Amino acid sequence: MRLIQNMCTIAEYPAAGSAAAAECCLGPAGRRLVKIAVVGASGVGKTALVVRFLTKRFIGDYERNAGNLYTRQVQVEGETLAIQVQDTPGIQAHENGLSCNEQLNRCIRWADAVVIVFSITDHKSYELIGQLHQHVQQLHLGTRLPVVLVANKADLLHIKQVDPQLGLQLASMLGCSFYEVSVSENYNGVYNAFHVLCKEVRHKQQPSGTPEKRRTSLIPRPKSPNMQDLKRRFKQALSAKVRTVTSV
Ligand SMILES: Nc1nc2c(ncn2[C@@H]2O[C@H](COP(=O)(O)OP(=O)(O)OP(=O)(O)O)[C@@H](O)[C@H]2O)c(=O)[nH]1
Repeated sequence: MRLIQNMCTIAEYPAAGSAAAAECCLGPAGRRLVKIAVVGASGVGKTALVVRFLTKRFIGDYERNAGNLYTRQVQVEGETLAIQVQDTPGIQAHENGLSCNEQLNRCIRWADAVVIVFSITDHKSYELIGQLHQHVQQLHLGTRLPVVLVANKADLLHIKQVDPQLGLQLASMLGCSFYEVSVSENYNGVYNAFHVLCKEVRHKQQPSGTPEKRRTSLIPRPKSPNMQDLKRRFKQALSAKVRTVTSV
């Protein structure tokens, strides 16, 4: 694993699906680029999750983040992908909806996939998932954006406010994958959550004319006989019959 780039601002990046974004679908060394945004309430462990994924390390304290972008390479199904991970500032819920500023919206639009995080020790962070998921989908109208729901801080069971089972139910209702993780104690869950997203994006990005598809479309179809052919065959059959009759 290698950190290639660190701390760019999301304003520099075009929205996914735009012409400019299509041009930058390739990362360093011409690798396929997968852009992932990590969103959720404040204090749920977004920065910890991103840093754990990038460095395999858990560092106890982080500065409140203002939206850093990191890049690393991963192997997915035999292909090396360049992944950009965008950490985002914490979201708060108000009576009349979520507090998503333009910076956050730009980041969500930019992303090919989103990790939505809540903490099992913070019921409020769980409560805003439904609205947040809806908001994410609205910013990607017309496409099915790959999303993974992550329930963090699984090591803090003694102060849990949300049963992880609820997270699983919510994820299946929203149609996304679910991972219960402890960023502080377990790297595998974190890795798997990002890995499954990369796979989904990779399958989505696969151009329609993939080698497999092209191969199937090249299989020669049986020719249906045209009228000329039918006439010729009919004549042949007729003359054979005539020959048989005359020889009797
Ligand atoms: N016990 C435990 N603590 C965690 C875990 N993940 C994160 N934390 C702690 O939770 C606190 C908040 O983590 P951050 O990564 O800063 O959370 P954030 O969501 O980025 O917060 P904002 O930047 O305010 O949006 C820190 O003190 C972390 O050390 C975990 O899995 N277990």
